[in-house]
Amino acid sequence: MSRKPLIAGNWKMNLNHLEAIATVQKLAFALNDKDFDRAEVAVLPPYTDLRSVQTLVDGDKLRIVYGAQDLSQHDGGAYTGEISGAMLAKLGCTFVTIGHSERRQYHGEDDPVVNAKVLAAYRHSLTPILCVGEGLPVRQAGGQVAYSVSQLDGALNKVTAEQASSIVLAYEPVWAIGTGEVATPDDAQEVCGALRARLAELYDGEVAAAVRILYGGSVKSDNISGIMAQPDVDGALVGGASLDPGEFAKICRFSEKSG
Ligand SMILES: O=C[C@H](O)COP(=O)(O)O
Repeated sequence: MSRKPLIAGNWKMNLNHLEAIATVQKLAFALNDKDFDRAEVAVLPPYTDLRSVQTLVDGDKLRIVYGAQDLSQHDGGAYTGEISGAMLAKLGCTFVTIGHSERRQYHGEDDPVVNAKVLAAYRHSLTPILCVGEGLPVRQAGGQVAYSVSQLDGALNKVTAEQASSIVLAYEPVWAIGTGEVATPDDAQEVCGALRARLAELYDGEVAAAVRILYGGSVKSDNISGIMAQPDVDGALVGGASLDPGEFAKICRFSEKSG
């Protein structure tokens, strides 16, 4: 089964709504958006930018899709400061990142919370980009596969095979995020391959073959091609480099560079 590559830019807490408009316009121009078909290209702006991005994408009929960086596990009610899946769906979001290591680390999100958010995303027809990945001590102890697979297990409780077949996974070793320490292509393949094998055990080979698995952690235009050449890596979740539309467009053209 062929999986269309996905390159997603996680802007994190950067770019206000005016900067978001300028960035998406520049990205669309740099990609030659109307003709670009090598990969699905997504941006994941802060919540406050989403309406502006939606207006631009709809108005100019861009192929770029967009999503949010998080959502509430609840569907509505007295949850001050939270944003529901229904609100994101109404804004035309395709994706929502769930379980990013920065949410786990700074907001105490554990596997049950991540699982509840995955289920909330499916209730509102959003596609989760589920992030897993080990910190440096786990990597140094050689536990990266077991750790990442265990986060996957924790996130997929009560997720059906039909739902799971549409999920996007992102393997993001914490030690490689924002540090310039990119994992080697073999490092990325080791864990991405293990995640796919686990999907086959939890569900079946068809589900495992359908799921796109991204690598994230200091991805740049000069290291993307080696990562994308790995059989179980289907794209990238890009942080810092996604804030520069020219550089991000180059990352999205990985296959032209490697091919
Ligand atoms: O979600 C993206 C990752 O945290 C990677 O961030 P980075 O590309 O800045 O290392």
